[in-house]
Amino acid sequence: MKFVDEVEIRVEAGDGGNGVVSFRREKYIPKGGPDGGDGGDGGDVYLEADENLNTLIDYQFERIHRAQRGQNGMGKNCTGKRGEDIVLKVPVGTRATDQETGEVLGDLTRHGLRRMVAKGGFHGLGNARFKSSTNRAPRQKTMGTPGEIRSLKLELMLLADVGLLGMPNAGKSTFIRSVSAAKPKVADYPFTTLVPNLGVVRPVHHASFVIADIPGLIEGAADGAGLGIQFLKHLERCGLLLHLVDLAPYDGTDPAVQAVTIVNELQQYSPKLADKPRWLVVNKVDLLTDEEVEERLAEVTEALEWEGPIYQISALSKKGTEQLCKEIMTYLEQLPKPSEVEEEDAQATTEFKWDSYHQEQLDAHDDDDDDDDFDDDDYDVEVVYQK
Ligand SMILES: Nc1nc2c(ncn2[C@@H]2O[C@H](COP(=O)(O)OP(=O)(O)OP(=O)(O)O)[C@@H](O)[C@H]2O)c(=O)[nH]1
Repeated sequence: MKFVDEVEIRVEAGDGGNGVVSFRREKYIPKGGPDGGDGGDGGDVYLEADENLNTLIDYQFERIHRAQRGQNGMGKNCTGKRGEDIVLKVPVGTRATDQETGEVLGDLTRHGLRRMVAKGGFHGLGNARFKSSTNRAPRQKTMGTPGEIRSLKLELMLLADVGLLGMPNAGKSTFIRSVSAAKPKVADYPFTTLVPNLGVVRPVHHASFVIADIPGLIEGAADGAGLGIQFLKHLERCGLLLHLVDLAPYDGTDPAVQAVTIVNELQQYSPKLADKPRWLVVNKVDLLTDEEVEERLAEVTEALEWEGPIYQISALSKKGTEQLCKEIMTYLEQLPKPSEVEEEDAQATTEFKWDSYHQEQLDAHDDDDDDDDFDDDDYDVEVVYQK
């Protein structure tokens, strides 16, 4: 299974600076020798894995990245300054592929790992270099070479941080749409047309989380379709569930009954998921008066014997959604990082290559040598269906 956060960017390394032709001209030295300096090399473009990032979303807004050109050489044998490199930070787990050749330029599998993706141009030579016994006043120089330019595809496989639970029509799609800053691509689902709804939510500038809906997938699981189970497994690693309850069902069904049904289903299909921290989010409050909201909410909480956090929102009008997402972000940020819960996850990692891939990333933090031994096969995630 792949949840792919994918962007295309263009990287342009800096051109090399040109060499120059210059001759020493000083009082009393009428025929000074050549003193044209070399240019500086162009800056390179690097990608660097950063564990503080979890999506590629920023690159959807800024697509062209240019490193600085090398400075031209100068007289008096002065070499031009090297162009500055640029380092583009990407989340750990990002793969960079050259769009034209299909060549994988780097798998950024570990925090701090750096890969050059566009090499700066080489500097041109100044005429001082061409001086020889036969040519004392050379007029040659060379130009700097152009920096590499590449179109890159950056791909990141995502784990959902938040699972969204709710009856059909509860407003899950509307909610994800209204809070998402980006929609990751969901690819490679064999045997099924069910596609989970996914969104990247960025409630504050510096942080984001991935939200995924669950319901059709539970139906899939009930039918024995692989995806349902597979997806539930995937979600078992999420940090939080939101239970979205439609407080004003258009068909007049009872929100309390609906809420209980979903929780029962959840317990039936994935006890592990049912044990996850869960928040109750009542939706469509725009359709009701405050009194009606209070009344129906009381019925829901009573039926669920609910004592956890409760949020009232309107996914459609976005009332309450911003606050909710900020609190989710705060909540997720204080959760232990995956490496701290390795023990608990040990079982899941035996079943999915995706998980072993992540595990490998975590393990890799411990060893110090470079990562050239990274095995490509572990990146391409394949679904391993349970029988
Ligand atoms: N008035 C109002 N309508 C809403 C709100 N949220 C969702 N809706 C409407 O409720 C209907 C169902 O919303 P969806 O987002 O499709 O619900 P869903 O949970 O994704 O449904 P499934 O795809 O069937 O699982 C749509 O007509 C939405 O416009 C809300 O906050 N207020």
